[in-house]
Amino acid sequence: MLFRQLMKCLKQTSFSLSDYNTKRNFFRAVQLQANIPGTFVGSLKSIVGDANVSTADAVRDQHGHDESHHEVHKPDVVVFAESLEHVCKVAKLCNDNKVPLIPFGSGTGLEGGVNALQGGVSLNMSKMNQVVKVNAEDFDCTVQPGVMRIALNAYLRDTGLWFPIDPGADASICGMCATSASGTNAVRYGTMKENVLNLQVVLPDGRVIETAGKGKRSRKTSAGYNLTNLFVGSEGTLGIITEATIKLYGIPEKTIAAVCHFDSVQEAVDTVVQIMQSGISMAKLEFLDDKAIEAFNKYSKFNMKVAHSLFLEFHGPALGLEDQFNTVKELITSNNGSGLQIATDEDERKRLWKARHEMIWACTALLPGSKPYSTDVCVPISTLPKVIVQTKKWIEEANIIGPIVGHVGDGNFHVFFPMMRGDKETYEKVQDLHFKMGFLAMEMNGTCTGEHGIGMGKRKLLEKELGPTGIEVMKEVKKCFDPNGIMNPGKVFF
Ligand SMILES: Cc1cc2c(cc1C)N(C[C@H](O)[C@H](O)[C@H](O)COP(=O)(O)OP(=O)(O)OC[C@H]1O[C@@H](n3cnc4c(N)ncnc43)[C@H](O)[C@@H]1O)c1[nH]c(=O)[nH]c(=O)c1N2
Ligand SMILES: O=C(O)C(=O)Cc1ccccc1
Ligand SMILES: [Mn+2]
Repeated sequence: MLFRQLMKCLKQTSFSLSDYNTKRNFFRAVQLQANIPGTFVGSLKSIVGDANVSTADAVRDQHGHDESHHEVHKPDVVVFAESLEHVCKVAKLCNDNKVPLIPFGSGTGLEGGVNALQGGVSLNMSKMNQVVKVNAEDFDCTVQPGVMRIALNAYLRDTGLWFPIDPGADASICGMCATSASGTNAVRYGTMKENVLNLQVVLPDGRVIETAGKGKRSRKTSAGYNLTNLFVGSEGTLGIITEATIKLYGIPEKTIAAVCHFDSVQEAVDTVVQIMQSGISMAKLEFLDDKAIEAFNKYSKFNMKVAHSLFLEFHGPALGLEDQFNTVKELITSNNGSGLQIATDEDERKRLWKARHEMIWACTALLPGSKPYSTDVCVPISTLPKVIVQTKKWIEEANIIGPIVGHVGDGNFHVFFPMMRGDKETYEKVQDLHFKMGFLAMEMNGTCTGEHGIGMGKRKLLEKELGPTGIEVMKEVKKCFDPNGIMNPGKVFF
């Protein structure tokens, strides 16, 4: 496999500077051990026990992909860690033997983050699943890497607190740290970047650090470099996150959810800009275009008007919440929005958001057997109407399936392209659109990824976004933490 890739690189006759870097780094990466010897597997077993090491095809296969369309790349072996000591020893063993090491949270990523591009060890963190401590009076808690978002909120329920960052999928909290996840509630509560206070991290050589200092969990710090936010979004390329201390919030006293519809994309997104510019603190502000609503109705058995729509939610003390809602209502009306419907009943609200979170499956169902290819641009809010309107035009011109959904309150949206593996013609069209969207977002001073990360799918776009010096500096940072390049090789950069 590696040989075939190498020959493909060599056969290309012309290439740009970034291609040159790709090839240069490819040569460096080849020096990592690909197919690991039996003695190495034996050493892994002596660290974590026989039952926690698997070379079975089905297990390797399950760890060689996430929920995206990206090609499956199996690791050579899967290791289940049960303790910090396991993680330290496995990391050191991989580092000493120059074997790739890929942390595995729950595999819900959308950019091929866990795919083992060069084989090696997939380190599954799901058995380290304890809530270490809840400091209810300080609104924070510390969790092990295998703690899942929904389980954490169930655990917290009696305290009246919750962790609101919600990517829709039931992901591991540390996987969410690693991708800097966000989702529907970010417009009110921020992303993982704003909600992590400290991380315990195992470095490839087996050393352990706490990014904010041992046991620290203050709301503010100006003590030295921000190592915490270096690891948030690092996608398993710098070290293994073994504990996260995160912020919690009081469960809101009152919640109002609503939907409304528009005849044009422009009017819907203009409304979003005006709501955000009016300073109203929205908890959720989501856009679904007509094609997304069609998929939504069909998959989740709703009967919503097929039109460009906004889904909204307000959180707060009962006092004042209705005033905010009324101001938003006026903005909707002044932009020709219609059919405003409120869901105050909890069951109805839950049904609405569950269906919104299942949009990825609703869109997949448009082309049975397909895998999702999703885009994820994020732009300054004032430029959002221009970017969404242009994107919709491109999708129509390309004549392909591409529903649009977005966390538009943050200027973030996705086009979902259902892809059949092996359908080259659609793949090329989709890639072209993906690049066009990424470039347009950058031109508007935005980014190619608001929340899904770079993984293996957006490496080229990252080069454009940061420029050669930016990439060079990021690679130097990586080298400082991971001099042998064992941590999730081939992700974020080529
Ligand atoms: C239906 C649906 C809907 C959405 C999404 C997915 C799906 C399936 N996502 C994407 C996804 O939920 C998000 O990327 C999660 O943060 C991934 O968490 P996992 O635990 O699954 O990490 P997963 O196992 O997929 O790993 C992701 C990356 O993190 C690394 N990693 C995992 N655990 C680590 C650890 N302990 N230490 C170091 N590195 C680690 C991996 O190596 C990999 O590079 C999303 N996201 C979003 O932000 N907003 C959204 O709206 C959605 N929506
Ligand atoms: O639902 C979301 O917000 C996601 O991030 C996943 C996704 C991506 C692309 C289209 C539909 C859903
Ligand atoms: Mn999203």
